[in-house]
Amino acid sequence: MTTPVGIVGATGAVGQRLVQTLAPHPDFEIAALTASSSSAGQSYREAAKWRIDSPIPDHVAAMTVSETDPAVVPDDVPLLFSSLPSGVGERVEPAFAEAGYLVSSNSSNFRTDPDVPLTIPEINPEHIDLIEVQREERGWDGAIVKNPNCSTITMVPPLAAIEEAVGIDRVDVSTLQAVSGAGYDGVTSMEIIDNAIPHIGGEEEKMETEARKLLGTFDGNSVEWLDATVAASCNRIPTLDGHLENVFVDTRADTTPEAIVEAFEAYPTVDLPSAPEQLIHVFDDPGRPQPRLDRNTEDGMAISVGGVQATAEGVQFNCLAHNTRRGAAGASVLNGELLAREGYL
Ligand SMILES: NC(=O)C1=CN([C@@H]2O[C@H](COP(=O)(O)OP(=O)(O)OC[C@H]3O[C@@H](n4cnc5c(N)ncnc54)[C@H](OP(=O)(O)O)[C@@H]3O)[C@@H](O)[C@H]2O)C=CC1
Ligand SMILES: N[C@@H](CC(=O)OP(=O)(O)O)C(=O)O
Repeated sequence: MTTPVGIVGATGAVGQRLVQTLAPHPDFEIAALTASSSSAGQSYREAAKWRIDSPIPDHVAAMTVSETDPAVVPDDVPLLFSSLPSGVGERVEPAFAEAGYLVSSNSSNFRTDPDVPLTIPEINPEHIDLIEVQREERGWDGAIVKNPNCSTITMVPPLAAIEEAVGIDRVDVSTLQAVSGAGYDGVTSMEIIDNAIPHIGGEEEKMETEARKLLGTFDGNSVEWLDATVAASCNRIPTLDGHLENVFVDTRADTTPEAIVEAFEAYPTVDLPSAPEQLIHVFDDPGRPQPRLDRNTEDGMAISVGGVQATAEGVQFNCLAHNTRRGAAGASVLNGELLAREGYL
């Protein structure tokens, strides 16, 4: 028995990854696709400028894209995966939650709101119960659950392992982010070929806040954010997929690179269909991970780590994840699986 699900913003870069991820899913079945008014009424094949290197699943290609409006999404589709521009999500997602739908969303709106669960199922699954607080405060039958920004999700699993082992005082991170992170119309070829852009609007603040919420403690009513400083510097480079990050962590207790590698490798995964078997893969080769070689590790759902070294105040390492799989579509599907496991569907 599968659960019918919808994809809201189905024609975009993340929406296409959602289609690719959900079409073969063992527990979910794609039953609704929405996009903007300019796509509504067309078949998905006509509306989506498909750019993924595997064909559109036949049954999805033939489906009709509808308006992004709770009035036209069938009531018997309880779970929606949202990949809308954040300004649109801010307006539309509450309307879906109010109408009774569970919305597992990629978009950045509401991520740091106190009553909105921001979850990575391997890291902070217990935060999902913020749904109860959200429902009480907003009077919704449905709910909104968020996955983090793609750069944040890349560094948080190794940070969670370090926090558990020796505690974190300060994090400094510098990113090298792929062009797919900006969406299909985000960066032109004239801007990015033979170039690097040392600014991604809003990204640094997202990494600095979302990481602390994800690593925070939930007491049943609210999340107390991790008491640590996070400073980020974000850069766009001409890779297609896969965000690479250089991370420096000042730890609370003394440690060694060997102890940190052990903590990375021992960090548990979670028993959900889209979860990787090993969450953090550690390379000995100091030249890895690399975007082209390593972004698809475990179907793009693992975090790859390398270059673990001692610093004066703790440890430094490099980490990499597939930004539209682990960092977006896969992350929200994993949150959908968590909602199902925790009885919210
Ligand atoms: N790309 C990435 O790596 C990541 C992206 N995200 C977030 O996910 C969201 C989607 O990103 P991405 O897929 O790259 O964006 P795209 O611009 O590629 O796609 C946007 C989608 O939203 C639809 N849409 C646009 N405007 C409206 C509207 N007014 N009403 C209804 N639907 C609308 C588009 O439909 P149409 O085709 O008809 O215009 C399209 O389906 C964003 O919030 C982004 O920040 C999160 C993590 C990573
Ligand atoms: N800004 C990210 C992708 C993204 O859309 O992030 P967010 O979901 O936080 O808006 C990037 O450019 O790579």
